[in-house]
Amino acid sequence: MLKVEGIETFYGSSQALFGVSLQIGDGEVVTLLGRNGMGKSTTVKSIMGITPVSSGRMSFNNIDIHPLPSYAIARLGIGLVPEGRQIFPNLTVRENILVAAANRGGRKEPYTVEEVLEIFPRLAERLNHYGDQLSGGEQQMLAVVRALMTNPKLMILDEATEGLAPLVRKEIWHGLSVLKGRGQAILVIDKNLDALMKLADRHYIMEKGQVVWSGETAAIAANEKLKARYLGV
Ligand SMILES: Nc1ncnc2c1ncn2[C@@H]1O[C@H](COP(=O)(O)OP(=O)(O)OP(=O)(O)O)[C@@H](O)[C@H]1O
Repeated sequence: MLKVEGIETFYGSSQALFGVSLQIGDGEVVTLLGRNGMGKSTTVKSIMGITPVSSGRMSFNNIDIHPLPSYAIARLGIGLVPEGRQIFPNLTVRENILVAAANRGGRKEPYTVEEVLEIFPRLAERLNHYGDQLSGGEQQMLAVVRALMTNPKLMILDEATEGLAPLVRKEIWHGLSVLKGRGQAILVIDKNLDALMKLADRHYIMEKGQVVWSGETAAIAANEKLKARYLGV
C-alpha cells in the first residue's frame, strides 16, 4: 500500500532524514518508534508532502506520491491526525465531523456520523458543543474522527494521545483497535509503548534520521537491550 524508499529530507541545509525506507501493507498497523528528535514526525511530514523530500521514492497503491502536493496525497486516501488538534473551534462537533466527510478511500459504504460515534462514543454526548468547548482529549478524539470521516485507506496518527488523561487515551486506543479489527491500515507514532505493543503488527525504530531496526511486536517485547538503547524504556 505505502512504499517509502530511501528518502532524504532537509530543513534548510540541515539534513533530518538519511535514506528512510518503510512499507505498510493493507490492513497493517505499523509504528514509528524512537526518542525525541529522531525523525519520526519528519518522516510523516515527508510522506504527506508537507516537508519536501530531496531524494528517494514514495508510492501509495503504486501511484508515485513524490513530489505531489499534500492535498493530492490526502485525496489518494491518506488521512493524517497531526500533532496538535486541528479542529474548527467555532463549529459544533457534528459540523466538525460533517465538513470532513469525503470518500477518499472509495469505500462501498462510507462512514456515517452514527458509525464513527459508535467507535468514539464520548463525542456522541457532545455533538452540539462547539469545538472550543471540548476538553483537550475530546478535541483530539474529534481530530481522529475527522480523519476517519475521509474514509482513508491509510490513517496516520502523529502523537495523537500526547498529553491526554489516561482515560481518554484508553478510549482512543480502544477506538483504534476497533478500526484495526475492521481492516483499517494505520501508521502510528506515540510514546505509549505498552499500548502500541498491543495494537501494532510491526514497528520501525528510528535514530538520527535513519531506520535502525524493524520487526514484529514479539521481537521488541523480547528484546530488553533494544528497548533500553533506542526507546529509553
Ligand atoms: N521545522 C523544522 N526546522 C528545522 N529543523 C527541524 C524542524 N522540525 C524538525 N527539525 C529537526 O529535525 C530532526 C527530526 O525531528 P522530528 O520532529 O522529525 O523528530 P521526532 O522523532 O518526530 O521527534 P519528536 O517526538 O520530538 O517530535 C530534529 O533534529 C529536529 O530538530
